[in-house]
Formats: sequence, C-alpha cells, structure tokens
Amino acid sequence: MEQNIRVGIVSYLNTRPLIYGLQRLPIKNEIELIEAYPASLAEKLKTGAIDLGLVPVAVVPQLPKYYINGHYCIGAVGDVASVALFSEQPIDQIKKIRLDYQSCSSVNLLKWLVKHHWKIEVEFIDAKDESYINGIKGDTAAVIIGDRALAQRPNFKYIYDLAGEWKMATGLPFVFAAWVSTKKLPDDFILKFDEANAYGLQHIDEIAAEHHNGVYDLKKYFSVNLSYELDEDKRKGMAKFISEIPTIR
Ligand SMILES: C=C(O[C@@H]1C=C(C(=O)O)C=C[C@H]1O)C(=O)O
Repeated sequence: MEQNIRVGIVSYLNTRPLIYGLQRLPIKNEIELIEAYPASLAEKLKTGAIDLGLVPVAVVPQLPKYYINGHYCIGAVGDVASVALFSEQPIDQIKKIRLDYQSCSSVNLLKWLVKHHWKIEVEFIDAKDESYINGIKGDTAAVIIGDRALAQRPNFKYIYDLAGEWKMATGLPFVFAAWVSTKKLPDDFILKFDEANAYGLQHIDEIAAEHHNGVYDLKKYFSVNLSYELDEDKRKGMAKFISEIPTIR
C-alpha cells in the first residue's frame, strides 16, 4: 500500500470541527494526522515532514511553490476571541509587546495593526516559552493565540481582538490558516478531504458538547467567532494580508 498522506493539524480547539470528519469517515485510512502548534506546522511543511497542513497563511510567501486546497480555513469575519493583544493598559499606553512563539499569522497581523491601524511606537519581544504570559504587566502587553488565549480572557482589562481590528481597518475577514501543500495532491483526494471538513461543520453541536471546558462557549466559538468557509471575501482578505506582509518586516 502507498504511504498515507501526512496531514498537519493545529493542536487547538479551533481545528476540532475540521478534523471531526477526517477522524471518522473512510478517508481516515488514507491519512496520518500530525498535531502541532501553528509555527511548528509551518516548519514541518517547509522541511517535508507533512504533505498537507493547516498552515499559517503568513508563511505562504516563504514557500517556493504552494497550493491552497479545498474550501475551508481557520478564519473570522469579526471578533475571533482566541487571537488577541492582552494588556493591563489601553493601546496608546503600551510600550512593549511580547509575541507568541506558537504563532506566525497573528504575530504578523499584530505588527501590521501596530504600523497601519493603531500607528503606535512599540518594542517587539519574541517569546520563547509559556512564561511570557506572566510578563503582561504595566506597559508590556502580549499576543496570545489558541486555547491559551481563551483561558486568559477573564484575566485582563484590555483585550484587542486581532481579527476584529483587521475587519475595522480593512472591511475584510481574516484568514489565519488554510490547507496548504507544496506539491499538487490528487484531485479525488482533495475532494474527499473537503467533504470530510464539511461533515464536521454539520456536527458543531456535538463537537462543542464533547470539548466543553467551562472556559468559553464553544458553540459560539465554532459558529460565530470562527468562520471556516474559504469564500470570496476570505480569499480577498487573505490576498490583502499576504500582499501586505513585505511592508511589516
Ligand atoms: C484563530 C486562531 O488562529 C490561528 C492562528 C495562527 C497563527 O497565528 O499563525 C495559525 C493557525 C490558527 O490556529 C487561533 O489560534 O486561535
């Protein structure tokens, strides 16, 4: 038998609806799911450790060749809830921003917002491990993504939702990650893969109940905050963001 297609998936709750069908439908016998945080998935795609992955769109310009597969993504048309700048002080008083080591897209989005939307002068500090979250004090804020961001929501006075801010600035939705490959995958495989993604989106109530954690309303998270269809507007938002990346390095 041919080797299974290695599929990189984000190790956060946001991905549960997209993988629900991949774990249950017959396609599960053709794939191997490899879970990691987004920045690590980007590395895995670059080094060939995965064939297809839910990879941060911010790394797409670094790939010699790429394909955006299927019709689903991790996106938002307004506040996403799990990607934010957390602070004790309002935006105009922030002097330093610690950047989540698990992120690629959100860190670049934050830098774009700092330069083009908030227009503030700040120092960026790359975080190396989870301890950076304890450093959010006074005029030092931090970007946090994923489940850890949902968990921190009750702890900070100021929460700037990065997808919501992007929407205010551009009028467009934001795409954090899409199903990216560096080689063309068979059309019949992508069709089945896409159908498996759709299957999960038809089972949001079960998935929300299964992962219920008392931290955040997951039904709202999966159906209002996150928006998984890679439609025309999301493609426009994604193209705009990718075209802006050279202006923020
Ligand atoms: C909405 C989210 O989107 C994510 C953020 C990413 C990034 O910043 O690179 C990549 C994938 C997604 O997991 C989240 O993590 O909460």
